[in-house]
Amino acid sequence: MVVAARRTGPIHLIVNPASGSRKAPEFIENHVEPLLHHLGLEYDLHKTDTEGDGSRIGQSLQKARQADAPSEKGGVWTLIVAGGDGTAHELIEGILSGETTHSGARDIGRWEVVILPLGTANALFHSLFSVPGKSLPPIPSDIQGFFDQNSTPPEIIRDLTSLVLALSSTTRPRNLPITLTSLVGPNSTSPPGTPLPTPTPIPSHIVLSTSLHAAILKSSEALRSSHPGVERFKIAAQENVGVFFSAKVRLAKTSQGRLEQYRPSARAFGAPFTAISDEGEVVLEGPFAYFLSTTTTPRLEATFVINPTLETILPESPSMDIVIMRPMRDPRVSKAVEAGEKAASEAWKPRPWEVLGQAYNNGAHVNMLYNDDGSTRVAASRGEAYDGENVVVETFRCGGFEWTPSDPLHGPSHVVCADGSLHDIPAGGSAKVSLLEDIPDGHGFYVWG
Ligand SMILES: Nc1ncnc2c1ncn2[C@@H]1O[C@H](COP(=O)(O)OP(=O)(O)OP(=O)(O)O)[C@@H](O)[C@H]1O
Repeated sequence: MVVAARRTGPIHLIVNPASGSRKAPEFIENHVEPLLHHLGLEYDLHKTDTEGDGSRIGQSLQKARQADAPSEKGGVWTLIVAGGDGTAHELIEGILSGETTHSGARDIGRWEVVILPLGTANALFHSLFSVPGKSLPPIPSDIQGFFDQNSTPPEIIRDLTSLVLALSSTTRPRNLPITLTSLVGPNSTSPPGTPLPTPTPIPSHIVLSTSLHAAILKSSEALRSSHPGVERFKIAAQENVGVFFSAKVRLAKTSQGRLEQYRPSARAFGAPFTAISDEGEVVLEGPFAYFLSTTTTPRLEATFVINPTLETILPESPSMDIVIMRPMRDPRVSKAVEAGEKAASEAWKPRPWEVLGQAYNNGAHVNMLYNDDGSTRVAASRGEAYDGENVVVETFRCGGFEWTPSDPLHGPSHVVCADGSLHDIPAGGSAKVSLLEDIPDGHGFYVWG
């Protein structure tokens, strides 16, 4: 018989009343607080009052933690997030803001996150619990007793899975690697000998993207007042689907020295085969059409599996998987480009739809190969003789990257999306992206799932 173990560290319940379909307060009141009371657990309740308020709460929690006695400071702080991915993003941002991000020791403590699917996309929740064939864990008898007593519907129990895991403590939470993005200006603007100011890194835990994904969000924001409904995303997608984003990318190894590329025919990672080696560095030359990295979330929605390799080949240590489309790899585009850039863009336009459509097919896009005539096929799982240069999507597993736009005048190539928040790289500068690793063992962020 499984019995729920009692958690020892502080529990903080953070509610965003504006997330998703605005059901978070009701869900907390009806299901989360009664369960915590039933188990005799104490907790602090925080409500976000305005847009961006999660960051304030994160900062205040970190301050409270720093003020605590050393024994408390080093323990586990549990965050129950009753909101969407954006609420968790703001909390993490707040916790990492200020001196903690830049202090040598990065004495941030250990944060264990419980995710409730109360937002709109709920990418982290679906990545943890919407995986086909993944069975849900056994429920401890005292929690099951609570569910029986309250006739809790199965769909509510499913939504509470992360919390049940945290309260059971029969498993361990997963590492939630944090991506840090620094936007740096061109070196040439600093007077010789002046150290460059350290830019404040932007943390993200769901997605860090450039190119089409970031450009669609940027354009849709501009359309918000004229098109308040979801159709603005469609318009923004049409505007950007033929755009080529010129940049040079340097990929970085993980702290374990890994930098690999996914091979569809092997269904495994191996040595990079489409990147060029430049003085020992692995470099990708643009133009790019799509560029998106994630560390923990293969799914950006329940069935949109943009980074399936995070599900099929579990990372052994903190790393990021990057999914890339470069239009010049498309035989139709490389042929059309002879007739000019516009012809190349027109030839490319149908491709992102085809590829991203396959992301809804359990992430089959990462196994797509080009035929010589520009048509595509999905690589057979075994025995496909050739997968060298003809992958439609390039998938890398690495420790980070540097994205340097090649044309300082092309605004869309300078847009970076960190968990939905948009940032612009200064003209002539670059985005340096790495993982938060400079922290004591066991510190950092973990998620129950
Ligand atoms: N009291 C509030 N009033 C208005 N906005 C709020 C309030 N509290 C938080 N917010 C804002 O709500 C926004 C949406 O939150 P969140 O991202 O968690 O939900 P979502 O967008 O519905 O879900 P997801 O990110 O999973 O798609 C955030 O930008 C946050 O700053």
